[in-house]
Amino acid sequence: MIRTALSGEIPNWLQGILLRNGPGMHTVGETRYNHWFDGLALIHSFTFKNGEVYYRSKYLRSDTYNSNIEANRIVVSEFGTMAYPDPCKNIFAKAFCYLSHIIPEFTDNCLINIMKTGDEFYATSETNFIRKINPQTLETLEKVDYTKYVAVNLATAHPHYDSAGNVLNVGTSIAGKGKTKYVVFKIPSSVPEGEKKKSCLKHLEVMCSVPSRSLLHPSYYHSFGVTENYIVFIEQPFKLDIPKLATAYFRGVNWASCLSFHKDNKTWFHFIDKKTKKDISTTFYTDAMVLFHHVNAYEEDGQIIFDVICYADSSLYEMFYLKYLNAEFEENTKHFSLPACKRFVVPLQWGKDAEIGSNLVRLPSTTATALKENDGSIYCQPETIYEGIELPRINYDYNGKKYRYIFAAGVQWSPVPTQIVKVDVLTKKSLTWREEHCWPAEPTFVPYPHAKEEDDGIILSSIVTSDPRKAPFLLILDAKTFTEVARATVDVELHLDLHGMFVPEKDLKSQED
Ligand SMILES: CC1=C(/C=C/C(C)=C/C=C/C(C)=C/C=O)C(C)(C)CCC1
Ligand SMILES: [Fe+2]
Repeated sequence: MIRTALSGEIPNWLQGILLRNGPGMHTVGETRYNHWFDGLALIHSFTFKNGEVYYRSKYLRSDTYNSNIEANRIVVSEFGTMAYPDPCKNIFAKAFCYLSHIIPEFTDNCLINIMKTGDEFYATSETNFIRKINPQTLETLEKVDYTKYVAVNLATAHPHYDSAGNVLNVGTSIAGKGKTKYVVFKIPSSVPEGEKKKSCLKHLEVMCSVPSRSLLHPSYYHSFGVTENYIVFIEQPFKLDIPKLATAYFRGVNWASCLSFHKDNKTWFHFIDKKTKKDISTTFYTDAMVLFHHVNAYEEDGQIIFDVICYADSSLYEMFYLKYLNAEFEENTKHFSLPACKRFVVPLQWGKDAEIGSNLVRLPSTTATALKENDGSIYCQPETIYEGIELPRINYDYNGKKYRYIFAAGVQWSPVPTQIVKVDVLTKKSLTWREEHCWPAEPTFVPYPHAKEEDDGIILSSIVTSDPRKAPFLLILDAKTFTEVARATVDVELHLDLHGMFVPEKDLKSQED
């Protein structure tokens, strides 16, 4: 653990650990991954203790990491790189691999996010594996296979938490018992009293499921939304092709090539009632689009409002191939579609006499529409809230509730963020932080101890620098004004990461027992 050099003052109340996850190593021996999302997971932490900040990082010692290091080459397939383990070196063995893995064995290189279940912390990705970590030492602990507890082959790295700390997540169950479905499940935050080996995962419960519109082409999704009474799940026309996935080893192609965007299809919205556990029967849809991150969702006046970061196509995944991320990356990635934060407003009830073609949205503050169609379905068109933001975060106390502020990374014509942006979704006004040669990570909001207003708090973001003469640092901004509170400069190289969470000191206590 290294102590950082401070400028400004770290607020006294700020005690805890900022845990971050992301790809860290892209070459093993002579072999190199093709895609940025393939990199071996590197966990980082910034520990805030009595006005000081300490930095630590450790590679996740996943089975994938260990096998690669032992073989001194990449032997486990990742999103953009297909690799063959030793027994599968020749073509016959490849056929064997294919036949024995209809749904192939996926990686446990959990590089996307950190999840908290009860007192336990996990590194997560989108496969069926998660890896427990010690949040203080960053040591890698057990490998957990979701399929032991719930029949899902994939699950998001963006779970939600309710106010009691219960986890809500969605996973895809592929062709199980002849059906493909999206499964919503809950991991309770505590286990029954007296249980010896406490594991919240053991008490995982399936809440409900939504059948996929297609058995062999379920939608890909990276996150979902929640409101007070509903789960917002979007079935987008960016789909996984299961026959392709099952034959990928055999054909020598990567998982990414098994995903495709169907621009002539629709994007279907599902709203699952948490009480009845049923999807609303009305068909709600919009035009073809691609999204990864939900920002927030809430209910107002019988309508569901949800904000998402959308793309016109699936070129985001294309953009992160390492062949594009060289010195000419700005030129290379110019033509890829830009993210835009869009707001959809969906009415839940309307009178029988509502006219065909009429707009059912009754929210004066929006230009989003929901048109009633001949067949009773509702066609929704969004309002653009803000262009050029990704990695959105909010004050999580407002998750599922009416809210005003998005904190995000500002991206222009390149895959690397160059700004931190605060967007007021009501006025569309924004505040920006930027500095020369600085690439900020996803901004995390931490509320003040006695916060009254939504933006009463600070923003934490680790800043990677593109100029080797400028050291990387952790930046603390006042969330209301976006003025700098402090920075903690780190004397080692930092990596651009993906997601993470701030864990207040009080939530770490039991780790020490
Ligand atoms: C390994 C693997 C997958 C990995 C996906 C990853 C690693 C996605 C990362 C997405 C990110 C970081 C998006 C940011 O907006 C799939 C396709 C789920 C299924 C096949 C096996
Ligand atoms: Fe994400």
